[in-house]
This record gives sequence, structure tokens and C-alpha cells, in this order.
Amino acid sequence: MTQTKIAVIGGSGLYDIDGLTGADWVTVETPWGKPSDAILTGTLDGVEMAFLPRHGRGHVHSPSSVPYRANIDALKRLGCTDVISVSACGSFRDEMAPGDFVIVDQFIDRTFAREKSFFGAGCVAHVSVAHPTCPRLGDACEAAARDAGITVHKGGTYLAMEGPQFSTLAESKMYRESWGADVIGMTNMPEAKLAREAELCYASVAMITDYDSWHPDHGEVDVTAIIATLMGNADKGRDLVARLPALLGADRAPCPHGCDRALEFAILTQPDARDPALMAKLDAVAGRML
Ligand SMILES: CSC[C@H]1O[C@H](OP(=O)(O)O)[C@H](O)[C@@H]1O
Ligand SMILES: Nc1ncnc2[nH]cnc12
Repeated sequence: MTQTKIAVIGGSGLYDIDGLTGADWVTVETPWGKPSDAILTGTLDGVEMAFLPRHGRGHVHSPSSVPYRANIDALKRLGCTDVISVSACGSFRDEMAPGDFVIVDQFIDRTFAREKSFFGAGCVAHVSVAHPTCPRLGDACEAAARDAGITVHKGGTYLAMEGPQFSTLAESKMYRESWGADVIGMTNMPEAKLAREAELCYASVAMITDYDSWHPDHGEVDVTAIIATLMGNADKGRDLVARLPALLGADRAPCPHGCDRALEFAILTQPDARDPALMAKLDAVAGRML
């Protein structure tokens, strides 16, 4: 058993959470640069929590400029075991309506202007992301959403686009009709891949704000409409997060899906061929293996 420490990465509209005992914003330095912001730490129902606003307070970072590696490293460095992403998303399905939540379990990664791995020349590693989210953590998020009276859909494919512009109508239709995506956003990749490399359980809660641009009855997505829906969604997101500690508990058994052991056979570079400078940067992410 290890001690549970739940990290929440808050997306657009979610810049803090309430009710933490001993709440403190802590600054964390990482070898990958500065995280998006300081991290709000404290306990909730006796469980340790860490909250990081993905875009920073005041919404400073665009989806492409979010320091994804620093964010995941900082959460690992703080001892987090589980990461829950709470994100604003567009919907490609009639039944996934604005205001609903989707527990995402798959991704299509269309991002191209971001650092996607902690590893590289001097220490090569290949982790599996066939199942990029943790079912145990996803189940807890679903239960928390249901307890909070939120309309929640279990399972869905999230199309991660580069942005910051929204999709063209042709892209929107292609993602929905040909590619089978259910929701769209700009931030969960490479975040989910990096969490896997850092051996953290990762779950993604998509808070639906709009129908992107494909829906014949809803016109094209625009940010004013998104913001109107975002505020109500953020309150529901806070309610969901507040219910997680009681559901996950303070003592955590090893992940039954192996998220916490993802690096076990992943590092290919022989010990004597590894680059000492990169190895030093991997102290938190891969410390267990080094
Ligand atoms: C405010 S609309 C576009 C913006 O919102 C989402 O951010 P996040 O995933 O952090 O909630 C989307 O991915 C875009 O970054
Ligand atoms: N339609 C959309 N496309 C990309 N990111 C989004 N975030 C919220 N709605 C979105």
C-alpha cells in the first residue's frame, strides 16, 4: 500500500478548488522548467490533494504553450499517485450535450507543436499507451459524477487538436464521421502520454461546452457560448473533485492495470550508454527505475 495523493489538473474555467484543509500554494521547480503555476496543496477528507491550473491563474498559457512536462514532473515530485484532468471539450455526439460530462478512455493525438516525452537521446524508453487512461481512476470519477447528480457518459474518444483556433467544418465532420471521435479538446495530449511515462494513473473528465461545428441545429462553436456553459460546468467539476477522496481512500493498493509500473521494461538504453545529464533530469519521473 502507498499513500494516495490525488492531483487535479484544472482546465479552462477551473482555476482552484475549495475545501482543502491546510491549503497552501507551493512553487515547484523542475528540470523541465516552470509548471503552469504554483500548485495548491492540502487535504480533503484525510486524503492529500494537489491542484494545478493548466493554463495558470488568469489563463496565461495557450494549449500549445502549456509546459506539460514540467506540470507532470512537478506532480510526480510532490508524490502524487493519481492525476485527474478536468477539461472543457466540444462534443461530436447528439447525446453528449453541453453540461454533460464524459469519462474519456481513448485519444487521437493530432497535436504537433509540443514536447511529447521525457525520454530521448541518451535514455530511450517506449511505454504502451494502448489504454492511455486508468480504469480504476475513471470508475471513481464516474461514481463521483453520478453522486453529484451530473449526467455522465462512461467512455469516449477525445480528439486532441493543436489549436488555438477551433476546427474547420470539414475537420469537425471528419473527426466525427470518419474517425469516430466523441469529444474534442486541445490539451489532454501529450499530458496523458507524459503521465504514463511518469507512472501516474491518469483519468480525463471532459466537461462538454459545445457541439463544435458539425451540428446542423447549433451553428459553429464560438468562445462566448463556451464561456457561458463553462461556469456551470466548473461548479459541477468542483463538486465531482470534492467527492473523489472518499471514493479513492487514503491508502492505495498497486494499480491493477499497471499504470504505476509502466516503465518496468520500457527503458532500452543500456546503463553504461545513458547520458548523465538526461538521467539527472529523470530523477522524479523515472527515479524508481534508476
Ligand atoms: C475555452 S475553449 C478552448 C480551450 O478550452 C479547453 O482547455 P482545457 O482542455 O484546458 O479545459 C480546450 O482544450 C482549449 O484549450
Ligand atoms: N469545440 C472545441 N474544440 C476544441 N477545444 C474545445 N474546448 C471546448 N470546446 C472545444
